[in-house]
Amino acid sequence: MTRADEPLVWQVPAVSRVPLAAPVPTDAEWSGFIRRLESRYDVRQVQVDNTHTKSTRRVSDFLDSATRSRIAYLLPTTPLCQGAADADDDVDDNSAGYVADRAILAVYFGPHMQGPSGGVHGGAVASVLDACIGMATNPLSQPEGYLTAQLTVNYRRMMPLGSYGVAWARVFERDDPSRKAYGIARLVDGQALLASRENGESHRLPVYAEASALFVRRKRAVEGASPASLTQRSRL
Ligand SMILES: CCCCCCCCCCCCCCCC(=O)SCCNC(=O)CCNC(=O)[C@H](O)C(C)(C)COP(=O)(O)OP(=O)(O)OC[C@H]1O[C@@H](n2cnc3c(N)ncnc32)[C@H](O)[C@@H]1OP(=O)(O)O
Repeated sequence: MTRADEPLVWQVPAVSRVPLAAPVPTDAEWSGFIRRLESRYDVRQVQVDNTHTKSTRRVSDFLDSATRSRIAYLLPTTPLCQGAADADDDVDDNSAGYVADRAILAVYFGPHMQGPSGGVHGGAVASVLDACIGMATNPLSQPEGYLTAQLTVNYRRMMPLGSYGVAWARVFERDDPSRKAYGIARLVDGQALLASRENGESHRLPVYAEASALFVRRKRAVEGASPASLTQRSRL
């Protein structure tokens, strides 16, 4: 066997194997966290109905499985309704008339998202920030809607495994003729966020990561792609 044929064995130091000391929150703990977010902020969790795709897979199957379903998309309670764009010339109606220019994504970073020892993988953080801006630009996940064209992530602090994260995103500019939307997102510690809100403290929360993104709306929808539909629209 030549040296080039030898298998490359990477000895991972035992210390980098984080025990499952950060168990995934129970259903009750997780929904309690989401309900607290909903009651402190003017947002409601979005439920996804994929029945028309005849699939049991969820829209964000990748993040859903990575987080063991401890992920929730929340949108402002302001009605997401047809014609809402008429009231605000600065907001594009995204072709189908549903608008949202901000979104919140709550996620539990459990042991399955480990990157560096004890910390969350940077790719997982980037995915969360991207999905959050995506939700703000394309809340119905429409195939003719906006897609990520560029994403820049600034990692400011290592997100510890076992954290509740809250990302919020805002689309700050839409340029309809060129089909572009620019958005930003920030990731903070969810428990610290709720505590500071509930204690009425106004100090700035540490930001773990922030992203800026360019989303572009395709000229044509990809054939065969089906949009997800939001259920409980009346709640939004
Ligand atoms: C548990 C409960 C679940 C609930 C759940 C609910 C929903 C949950 C939502 C999740 C939300 C996830 C959201 C993830 C978002 C993705 O991950 S999207 C996937 C990753 N991105 C992609 O796959 C995009 C791939 N790229 C493409 O499809 C195309 O290249 C693009 C980006 C759409 C552009 O398409 P195009 O129509 O050919 O655009 P084109 O006419 O060439 O350009 C238009 C303009 O944009 C500019 N542009 C285009 N591309 C670029 C670029 N890359 N860089 C710079 N400028 C560009 C052009 O220069 C042009 O500018 P102007 O000349 O008009 O000034």
